Amino acid sequence: MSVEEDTANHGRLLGTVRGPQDVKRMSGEELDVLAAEIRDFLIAKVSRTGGHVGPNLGVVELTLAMHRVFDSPRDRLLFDTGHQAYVHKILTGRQAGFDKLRQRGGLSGYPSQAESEHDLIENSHASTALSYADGLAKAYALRGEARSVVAVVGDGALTGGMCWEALNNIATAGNSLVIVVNDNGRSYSPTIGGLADHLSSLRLNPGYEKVLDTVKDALGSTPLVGKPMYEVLHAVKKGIKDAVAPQAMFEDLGIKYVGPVDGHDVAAVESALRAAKNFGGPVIVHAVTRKGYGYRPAEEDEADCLHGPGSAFDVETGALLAAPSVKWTHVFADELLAIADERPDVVGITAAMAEPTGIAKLARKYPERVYDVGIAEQHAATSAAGLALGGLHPVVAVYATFLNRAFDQVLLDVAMHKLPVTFVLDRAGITGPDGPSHYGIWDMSVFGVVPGLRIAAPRDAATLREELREALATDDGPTVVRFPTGAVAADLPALRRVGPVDVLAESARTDVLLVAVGSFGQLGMEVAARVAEQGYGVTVVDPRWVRPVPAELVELAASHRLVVSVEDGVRVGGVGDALGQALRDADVRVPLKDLGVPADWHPHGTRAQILADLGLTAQDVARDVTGWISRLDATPDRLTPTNTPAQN
Ligand SMILES: Cc1ncc(C[n+]2csc(CCOP(=O)(O)OP(=O)(O)O)c2C)c(N)n1
Ligand SMILES: CC(=O)[C@@H](O)[C@H](O)COP(=O)(O)O
Ligand SMILES: [Mg+2]
Repeated sequence: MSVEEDTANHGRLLGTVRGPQDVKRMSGEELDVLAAEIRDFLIAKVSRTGGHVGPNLGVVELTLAMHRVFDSPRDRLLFDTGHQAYVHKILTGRQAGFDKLRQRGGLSGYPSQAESEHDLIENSHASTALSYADGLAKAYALRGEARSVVAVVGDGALTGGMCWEALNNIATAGNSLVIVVNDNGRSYSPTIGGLADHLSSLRLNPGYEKVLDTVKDALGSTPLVGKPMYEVLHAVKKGIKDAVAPQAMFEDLGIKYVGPVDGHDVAAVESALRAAKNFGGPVIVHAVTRKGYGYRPAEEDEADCLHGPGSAFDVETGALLAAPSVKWTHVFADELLAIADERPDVVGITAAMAEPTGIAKLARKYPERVYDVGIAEQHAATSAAGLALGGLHPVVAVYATFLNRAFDQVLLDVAMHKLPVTFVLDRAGITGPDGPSHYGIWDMSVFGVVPGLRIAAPRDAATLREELREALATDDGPTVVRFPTGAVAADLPALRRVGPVDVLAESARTDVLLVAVGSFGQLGMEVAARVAEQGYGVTVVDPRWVRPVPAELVELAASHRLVVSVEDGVRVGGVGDALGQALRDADVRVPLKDLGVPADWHPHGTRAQILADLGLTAQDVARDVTGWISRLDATPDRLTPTNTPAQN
């Protein structure tokens, strides 16, 4: 079936859309038909691949209106977080790519400059679009380029601090800039905080616009006496705003507010966008939408409106087709609740992701002991410091990649004060479908340098439970417990424990010490078996607590001919790097080879595919280890340095 035939199957009009110009000339009726066809297309395609179906069903009309009012790519359309850019991709010639959405070599789940000149922001971290927009608008103003800048930001993303830093600057700069607040009242779950309340007060005050229309109608029958009448009307409008509709907050900031407008009414959104486009300064267009709009399983999904099913799902019910497995997240959630039952000082913090991180389980039993701070990881870290200063032991549960933005808070607000805060990093390492800005590969390097902070990398459910308890028993500084996405690894018992280090396998020969970090424990066992077939003996160890590097690793290394480390994190500054430094410091002159993820922007795909591409499979590592140890046999007197040249 050709792309055209396939697309046309989802609707005659959609098959005619090759670019934004094709929707500019459509009538209102055609747009309504096209919107329905786009919804049909999204549900059909994303139900096969998985992806952010809920958010994108909520922005169909919004995106149509944006592409009709503005001229992308001359005008720049920015999407905060970018998970809601599928409709934008459909309208900019990429319908054919949806069969391989979020798959290796296929369409990214986020904007991608490599895919299209219409795309700009590739980072999937929330709350950045307004800062990009501020900078872009300043650049166009300075270069004298008459180009519109439009940023779509969700109500969830708007709870991120960067948005308010940007709004402060946008107001001052006064450049022409359109901020479309896509207000569906939810992040995953209902959006929290004062801002959310403010937005809902605006949503619930459409009366403001109706009162204004009434006044306009009334005055309209009176012959206008020029400017004074306009002044009267404007004063009435101002009075109404201050009295009836509290959006004065934005206007007091110096940013014009337009709305609330029905985000599913293309004509209404177009009208608001045209007004904003021609205003000549920064304007907020407050669009009220519904996440999952037009698709009952999403609209009725109380958890997260089918925010982002990770794989194929049943179109009728929205239920994932893949059999559920016991995930690392579930093990964490259960053990945290068990600990919380025993320890009233343990509290939880989530950054708008209670369900995906497992904190929701604690919240259901102890709602008063869980804080959802919104998409605000920096605040989460320092608020946790406050909780710890108040005598509690907070558990901050976030995806590994999102803690990157709170480095300073972890370093100085938590660690410098030696506070008992535990950061639980889910989705650590290579995740897969969400691509490079979601890869949790930086934490063991970035947070490994924090004085007094200890990082645990459990290898299975048993060690996750154990190391979480050890973390919560640590009261003289911060701790981190990090584990990957997906199904939890099968329990891998230790033969013995040397300090914090678990010995998983050993042999009469001590040719190789293989340091298998975290979930790579099973990989280590498979490598040992393969290398043993070549006649070499491998001791496989799991450090459990990986930063700072346990001294016992250095002692173990001294009795082997070669040390190899393998980790699901960047090599530079990682566990292997740190171990090399420890060996040098102890003058233990045993060659070290450290394997890990090159510090780079790795493409999206499945976790297994990306790890294989990086040579992080049992077969590849076994081949490498055999090569190294046999080369040592050939040149016994040549001591190679304790680390390979950094390859990044
Ligand atoms: C810094 C950061 N933290 C957490 C996330 C995970 N995340 C992805 S989308 C989302 C919810 C976004 O809500 P909103 O901005 O309202 O967009 P909507 O999905 O409602 O369209 C979250 C928390 C993220 N992408 N970035
Ligand atoms: C956009 C975003 O940050 C999240 O929605 C992410 O896509 C979820 O990833 P998981 O599927 O691993 O929960
Ligand atoms: Mg939202």
